[in-house]
Amino acid sequence: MDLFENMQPNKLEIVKDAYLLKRYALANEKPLLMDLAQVISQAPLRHMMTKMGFAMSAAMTNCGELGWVSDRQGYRYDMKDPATNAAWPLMPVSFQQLATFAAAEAGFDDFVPDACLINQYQVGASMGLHQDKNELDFNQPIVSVSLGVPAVFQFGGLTRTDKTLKIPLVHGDVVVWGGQSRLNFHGIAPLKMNTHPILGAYRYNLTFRKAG
Ligand SMILES: O=C(O)CCC(=O)C(=O)O
Ligand SMILES: [Fe+2]
Repeated sequence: MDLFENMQPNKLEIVKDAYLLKRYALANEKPLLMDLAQVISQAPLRHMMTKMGFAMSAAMTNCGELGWVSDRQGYRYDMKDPATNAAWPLMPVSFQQLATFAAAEAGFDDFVPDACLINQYQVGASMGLHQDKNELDFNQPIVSVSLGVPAVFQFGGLTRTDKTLKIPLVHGDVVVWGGQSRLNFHGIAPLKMNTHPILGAYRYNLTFRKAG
């Protein structure tokens, strides 16, 4: 047995080029949660509509230069919040640093996100299997931060029907994927009822991307 095998028990390889960094966001938890509340107060969470006319089950908002939006026209990145017609809130330094450091920890150097999508899940809310492919440069990874109540992350392959790994995520966990797994299908199973001591009955997810 290799003596050094488990030197980094908090960094788990999911598949090639995809890593789970257990509790990675907790090192800077306080500023992160304060900044999250600040962003949400400037750009309130809302249930966006899909092209098909259904409201998404996660409530969403954004910060950073570009925000992910969906409406009856479809989905896209936009520099303005359609709810206020103002620019999205600036990406807080605590957010940007977390994303850059987590990406580097997973082997993706110099990641500078220009978009942070904030998803808020309540009990029963989910996100169906999808690929993140609205971004211009697939050489840039995705950094996904879980906060609040636990959830099950589904991580599949390059086709929708590939089997998915079920990965339990708790408060502070960070998933980073890029390289050969950048376009893998992924989703979130319906949220089970639970309470987090700080964030209450919700799960929040921050998805950092270099969109433009
Ligand atoms: O909530 C999550 O963990 C995943 C979110 C996601 O995949 C997305 O917003 O594209
Ligand atoms: Fe996604």
